[in-house]
Amino acid sequence: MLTSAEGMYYQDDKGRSVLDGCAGLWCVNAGHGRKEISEAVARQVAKLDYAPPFQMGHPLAFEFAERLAEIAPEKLNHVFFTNSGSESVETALKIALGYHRLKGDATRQRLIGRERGYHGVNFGGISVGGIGNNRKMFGAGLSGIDHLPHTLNINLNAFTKGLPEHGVELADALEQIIALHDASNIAAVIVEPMSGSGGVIMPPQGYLKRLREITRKHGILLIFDEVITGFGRVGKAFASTRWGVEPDIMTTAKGLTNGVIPMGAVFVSDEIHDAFMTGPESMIELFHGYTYSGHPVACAAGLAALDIYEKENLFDRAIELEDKFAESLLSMKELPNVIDIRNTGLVAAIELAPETGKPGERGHKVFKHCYENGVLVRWTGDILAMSPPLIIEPAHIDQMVSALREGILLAS
Ligand SMILES: Cc1ncc(COP(=O)(O)O)c(CNc2cccc(C(=O)O)c2)c1O
Repeated sequence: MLTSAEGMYYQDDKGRSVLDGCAGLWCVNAGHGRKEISEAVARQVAKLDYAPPFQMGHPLAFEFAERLAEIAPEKLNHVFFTNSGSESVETALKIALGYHRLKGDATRQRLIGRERGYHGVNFGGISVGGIGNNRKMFGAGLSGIDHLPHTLNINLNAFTKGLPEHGVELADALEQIIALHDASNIAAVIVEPMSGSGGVIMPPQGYLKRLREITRKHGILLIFDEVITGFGRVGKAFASTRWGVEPDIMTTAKGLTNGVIPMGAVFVSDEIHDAFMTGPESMIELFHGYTYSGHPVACAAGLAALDIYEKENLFDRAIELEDKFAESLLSMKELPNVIDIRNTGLVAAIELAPETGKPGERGHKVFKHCYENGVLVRWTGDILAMSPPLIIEPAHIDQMVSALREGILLAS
């Protein structure tokens, strides 16, 4: 049990000090215990604890939206606030369907996700998502869904530093899906620029650009789910910015408030926004929204987080440290059972060969060793994922690597 946190470290109920190698759950990008955020939250909750976002509003929501639009990809100038990444994904999918209907293309109802994609746990998200365990228990999900192939290829791309060389042609699978259904029936494609929960799977060089070209050619909206990659994780404010491909809709959460207050934000282009805002003033434009959308206290946390990111240049830090991070991790490539190390910015994964007949066992052993030796990493099956706070220093990277190295040797 984690009982307190400060900077890069947790304290647990046994008095251990544990380095947070995964920024909480990919969300505490500015590190723990930031006074600027807790003080902003305390002030705000005492001043305006709640205001309804239905028919009413409060200035902070608009101030935050404008600040977010400033750092967003060029075309994405409008923000819809939610309370989580899952809600951001549902919101994005509904906006995409609503947009096409308003444009007179109501036949565009199909949604396309990707294998091994993770888009949260609501029905839309698990339908476009591609992780079997998140789907199998809950029935068929939404109809009219297709999936692109995932882009992990250990045989061709193992131990790549940064974005893999092979696999751009995997984006062409979208043309086949379009040939099958016809573009007039397809609303949107949703992908994580980098698949996080699915195993830290990088986009091959040129892949996102190819997706953008194909979707644009067929009038299909491109949604980037940047719940993990947003707010500096892969360098720059967003993966879209870092890798130079602009979606039509972008979903975010996690780092939006440094993980302090639950909040999500969906960014849309002028074109999409204006399609809904046809008036008259008294008319409800989008029959969708949450009680806590744009919550005043969440906005205060988000604004304070944004101030920290900007003041401390944290969106550039993942680029400054990515060579050190990658080289430190790739130094483990010769260890027994290490079959791949994937990395970009300040996010990485080490994939281990499973123990015969016991998938996940080896990964769990390494996870436990690391934790008991003061380093918390993300363990999913035989993959160990790392996404440390962006305030990490080289000495912390060395501490992570030495715990991982010991753990991998002991688990061999
Ligand atoms: C790309 C993406 N989209 C949506 C969500 C859903 O966000 P919420 O959880 O706030 O509803 C996520 C969340 N990502 C997430 C959540 C929980 C566990 C793990 C893991 O890596 O084990 C990853 C995510 O990574």
